Amino acid sequence: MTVPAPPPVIDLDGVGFTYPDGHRALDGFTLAVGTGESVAVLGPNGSGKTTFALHLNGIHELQEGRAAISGLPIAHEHLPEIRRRVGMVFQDTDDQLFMPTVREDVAFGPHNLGLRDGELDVRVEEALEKVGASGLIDRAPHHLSGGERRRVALATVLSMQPDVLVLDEPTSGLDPAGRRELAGVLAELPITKLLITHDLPFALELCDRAVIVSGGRVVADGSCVDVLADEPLLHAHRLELPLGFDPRAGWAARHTP
Ligand SMILES: Nc1ncnc2c1ncn2[C@@H]1O[C@H](COP(=O)(O)OP(=O)(O)OP(=O)(O)O)[C@@H](O)[C@H]1O
Repeated sequence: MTVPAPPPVIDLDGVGFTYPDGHRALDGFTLAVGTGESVAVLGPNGSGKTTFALHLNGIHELQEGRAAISGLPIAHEHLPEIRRRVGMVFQDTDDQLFMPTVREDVAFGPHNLGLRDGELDVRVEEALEKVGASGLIDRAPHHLSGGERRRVALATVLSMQPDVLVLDEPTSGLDPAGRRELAGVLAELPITKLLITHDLPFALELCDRAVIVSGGRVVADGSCVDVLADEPLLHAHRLELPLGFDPRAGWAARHTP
């Protein structure tokens, strides 16, 4: 007897979405992401990437098509479980950090899930350790640097033990060292990742697969190297690699000064 394959972690099929002002932002958006994949979601401004991401934890209600997380339909009655499964790391860390201390911010989600005392402490400590921020546990989030805040925001999500991590422009505002540190932290996390970004070298560093979103749908899907090496494709979708950057060169070559 063969064991059936698990459902994709993310499974969207023919999703359409129109904002109340009549603006059509998604139109036949279809994407399936399997367990453990790291997928870069690329595309020009206004192509629908954030609108898509906001469907994944039910912030935008499904209007057309089908959407599920690990087989569970993204629907009103499942939202608490969907929000546990999908960890969203927003571009603006102010959306995520609002408690007086890092410890309380990271504990907020699991406390709402009912964890208490020693179990809660362990969950918080483990999440901070994963992002290399154990030393920040008693600090005030609003006193941290941009890179530190980004890592703590990631810990607030990891403390919920999600099935998938969705990162919207995680490198915005980070200096090269902060960007490098974040790449190191994310690369070590054995979890399905969706990375929405305009930072193509960062996408290449972290993702095996890349999709291009244009006009509210996925128009290209392939290995990250192949997508980024296709100059006409990038050009057609207003995507640019830094001058002299060769996606086909090995990691070591890209990192040699
Ligand atoms: N609240 C809203 N009301 C009306 N239209 C909106 C709203 N939010 C986004 N849009 C429109 O929907 C389209 C998709 O926007 P979205 O933010 O999803 O794009 P994006 O690919 O994430 O862009 P960017 O790369 O600039 O972040 C755009 O044309 C945008 O103007």
